[in-house]
Formats: sequence, structure tokens, C-alpha cells
Amino acid sequence: MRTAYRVETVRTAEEELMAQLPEGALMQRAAAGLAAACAGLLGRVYGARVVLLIGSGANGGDALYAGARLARRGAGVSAVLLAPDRTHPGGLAALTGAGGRIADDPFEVLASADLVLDGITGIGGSGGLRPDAVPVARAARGSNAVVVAVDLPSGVEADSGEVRGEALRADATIAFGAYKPGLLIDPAREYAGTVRLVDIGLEPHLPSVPEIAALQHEDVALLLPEPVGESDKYRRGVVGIAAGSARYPGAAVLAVAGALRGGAGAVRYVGHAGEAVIARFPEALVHAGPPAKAGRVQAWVVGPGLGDETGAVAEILASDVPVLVDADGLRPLDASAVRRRSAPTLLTPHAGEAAALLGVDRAEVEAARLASVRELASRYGATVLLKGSTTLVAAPDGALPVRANPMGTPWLATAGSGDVLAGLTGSLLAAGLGAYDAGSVAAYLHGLAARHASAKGVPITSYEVGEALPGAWRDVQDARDVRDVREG
Ligand SMILES: NC(=O)C1=CN([C@@H]2O[C@H](COP(=O)(O)OP(=O)(O)OC[C@H]3O[C@@H](n4cnc5c(N)ncnc54)[C@H](OP(=O)(O)O)[C@@H]3O)[C@@H](O)[C@H]2O)[C@@H](O)CC1
Ligand SMILES: Nc1ncnc2c1ncn2[C@@H]1O[C@H](COP(=O)(O)OP(=O)(O)O)[C@@H](O)[C@H]1O
Ligand SMILES: [K+]
Repeated sequence: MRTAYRVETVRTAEEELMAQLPEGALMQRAAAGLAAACAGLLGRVYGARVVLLIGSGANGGDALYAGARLARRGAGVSAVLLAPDRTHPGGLAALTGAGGRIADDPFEVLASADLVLDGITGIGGSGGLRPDAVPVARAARGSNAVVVAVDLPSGVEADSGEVRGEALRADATIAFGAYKPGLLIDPAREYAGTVRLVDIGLEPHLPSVPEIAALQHEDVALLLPEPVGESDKYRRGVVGIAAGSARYPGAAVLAVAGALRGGAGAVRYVGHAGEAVIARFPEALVHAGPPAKAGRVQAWVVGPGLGDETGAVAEILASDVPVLVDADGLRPLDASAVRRRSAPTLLTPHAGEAAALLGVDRAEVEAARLASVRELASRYGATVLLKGSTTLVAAPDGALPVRANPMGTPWLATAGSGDVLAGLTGSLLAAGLGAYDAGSVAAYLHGLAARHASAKGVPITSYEVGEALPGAWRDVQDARDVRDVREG
């Protein structure tokens, strides 16, 4: 599990740790890790041209000390001081002592740089880059140099992942001690490039519950439902899919495709697209009447491709089993009906649907994903999976970390992939996972399947994502098998 903590939490942990260490030791740990990472990126340090962009705080201090280490190994290091009278004094002395120099003309040194270290702001920054830093940051990004962000890309919001102005896009970010939410959530995440964590000994001082968590293969493997000797199709769970309409029969097929690969023992389809479903999936049970007459189900999915035929939504919400509401099902959503439910409810909007539920613009949701998903979960008293470039899952009570899906791929931005996700998630619900786990496991498998299907970057269809799900499942299971061998 990858975990991220808010700035305030990181600072408290740093203070605790610093109290146990000689002065400046923590910054030296950070700088040593940073210099080693830069050396790795450069390949050959001797003779390399390194430019440091230095702001007024300790983030600049880290960059200066790392620059000093690189200068001692033979790199030509120049520092661009953006706040000359407030530059970290110890760091600057270390750099000049090691033979580094202060640049007279930032644009000249940037033009021939091999590597740029962005030490403008770290966790002390807020708002976008300030006007004086903007042309320098643009020149750095426009150069041929590898741009490495120190702790965080400058200009992004550490706690929310928002980018409120201009920020410096990095090829790699070397984070100290812990991830910050912005390193896992778009749009900030996109500015970070490849993120590497340097251990500075912070972990024992961090709380057990992080702000954000991102599952990895091993975590997903432990959550996958698995049939046991006593299983039969009913005990494995039956998922009901109320999706598709005369206008959108394909959504029914895609939701069923996802559901058949999600671990439930049977998939019961309810609606007007039964013929299309059966034609593709003879294993589905189809029913044309109302959901209440369809037979037993352990979890419902309602919404994909319903168009205006949303009559089933209220009926399904009145049931006492877990319900996932997606797509067209979200339009007639009644917050009090959701809040009244005794069984879990999982809402799976994309940014546009989330915006409609919140009464704001779509762009606002995309800019502030974390705040949006939390607000929806609290308003509806439901688990919410907000789809998009970073899919987030928030539990209703806010006590659990928001889960950020690390497995997404923009190839998923293709019509109908959300229908596959809805079916898959519902199937995991029927198989016994809670809404929070079902949502995050499904998003993970769905993203991984899309990565498999689009191997080396080819366009994919939603149907292919469904077909790639068993491969994704197997991949994740392999992680469990490796662990079992290690521990057995
Ligand atoms: N604690 C530790 O021991 C360790 C800390 N570590 C390192 O310290 C970093 C945090 O350092 P920090 O707290 O000094 O803040 P930092 O990010 O350098 O910003 C400083 C100043 O920037 C300014 N500023 C604000 N917004 C701005 C903007 N948009 N554009 C431009 N300037 C802006 C603002 O000053 P202002 O001008 O507003 O007075 C603010 O005070 C952390 O990320 C990690 O790298 C590691 O070494 C591990 C050990
Ligand atoms: N830029 C992106 N990066 C990663 N995943 C994306 C991106 N855009 C969309 N997705 C994913 O693709 C799926 C699209 O679902 P949805 O918006 O409901 O589309 P549809 O209604 O066509 O099925 C979601 O799982 C979403 O997270
Ligand atoms: K930075």
C-alpha cells in the first residue's frame, strides 16, 4: 500500500524526528538521497551540467546541498536564486564551498543544462508559481534537461492535488519521507512524473491512518474473492444488472461483460436488452420484468445506458442489498432515499455526473477531485467512486483514507468502459466485498486490464477491457502466490 499524508502531519512527524537528531541531519539525509537519484538519472556525474532553481525555503536548501554533492563529484553546478536575500544560507555555503556557482543569467545556464533541480517550493508552497519564477520555469521545461522536482513539483498543492496557477512539470520527483496527496492525485500527479520516495526515517512518526492510500498488487490480491470447497453459484453471490435500454442496449452487454469477470457466481440481467445480452453471453440469466420479480440477488448495479428509462432506480434503492448507482441512474438520485438505506450504496459518477450532483461545473470537479469525492460521500452518506484520470474512492464517514487508483490509463477514455467497471464492481459487491474495497479493487483491475489490452499503447474498445480482466486478475494473484511462497 502506498500512503500519503497531509503537510501538517508530515511537519509534525518531522519535528518529532528532528528532535532526536543532530541539527541539519534530516536535510542531509534528504540531500544525499536526492543527489544519489540525480546521479542515477544522469548516468555520468563528472562533467554534467546541473542547474538548481532555488526558492526561499528549505526546499531550496535540499537542492543546494544535493547540488554541492554533485559538484564534489565533478558536475558543473549553477544555482538560480529566485529569492537571493532569503536563500538557505547553509546550503548556499555548501554549494559554493564545493565549487558550485551562482548563475548570472538563468536562461543561459538553462539552455545547456543536462539536469534541472526544482527547489523553488516544496510543502511550504501555496498557489501557483509566482510571476518571477514563471519565465525561469518555462525555460527549464523548454530545455533539453531532465527536470527533477525536489519533494514536490513547484506550484502544485501538496494536500489536494490541485494546480491553481502555473506549475513546473517534472520528469521525476524525489519525495522525502512520505508521499503527499498531490503526488497521487491529478492534476498535480501529472506534474510529478515518476515519483521516487527517499527514506529519511519518518515512518515511525507518521500516524497509522494516512490521508490517501493507493493499493498495490499485494493489497488487491488479499481482497480478491475466491470460491471455496463449499461454494455454489448462490453462495458466491448473484449480481443483478439493471442497465441498457432500447436506445442503449450495448451498455447492458458491457456491464454484464464486467460482471461475469468479477467473481460473482451468477449474473442476472434485468431490462430491455436481454436479447443482446444473451446473444453475447449465454451464461447470463435474463429477465424482462421489474427488478423485484427477477429472483434473488446479493447486490445490484443500476444505471448504465438506461437513458430515460430510470424507473428501476427507486425500486432498487428500496432493496436491502448493496446497490451501485452509475450513469443515468445518478440523474434521478434522491439523497434522502440513499441516506435512508440500511445496506451500502456505492455511487460511481464521472466528473460531469459528479458536477451535476454537486451543482457545480465539471471543470471544478476535475480541478478539485479530492474535495469533490469527499463532499459527495458526505452529502449522500454513501461510498463514492469518482471516475477519471485519477479515480478516487471515498467512504461515507470520512474516517478511512480516500483511495487513489494508481492503475488508470488514458486509453480507458473510450465509450462504454465505465459500463464494464460498473458490472465488475457490482460483481465484487455480490461476492462479499464492502463498497469501499469493491470500488477500489474494481478500479485497479479495470485499469490493469486496460493496460494489458492496450499493450505498448494501442487504442482499445471497452469490450476488450472486459476480456482482459481475467489476465489482470491473474497478474494480481501472482503477487499473492509470490508472497505465499515467501511466507510459507
Ligand atoms: N522540515 C525538515 O527538516 C525537512 C524539510 N525538508 C524540505 O523542506 C521543504 C519545506 O520547506 P519550507 O517549509 O521551508 O517550505 P518551502 O517548500 O521551501 O517553501 C518556502 C517558502 O516559499 C515561499 N512560497 C510559498 N509559495 C510560493 C510560491 N507559490 N512561489 C514562490 N515561493 C513561494 C514562502 O515564503 P514567502 O515568500 O511566502 O514568505 C515559503 O515560506 C520540504 O518540501 C522539503 O523539501 C526536507 O529537507 C526534509 C527535512
Ligand atoms: N484520462 C483518463 N485516464 C484514466 N482513466 C480514464 C480517463 N478518462 C476516463 N477514464 C476511465 O474510463 C472510464 C470511463 O467511464 P465513463 O466516464 O463512465 O464512460 P462511459 O459512460 O462511456 O462508460 C472510467 O473508469 C474512468 O475512470
Ligand atoms: K520543488
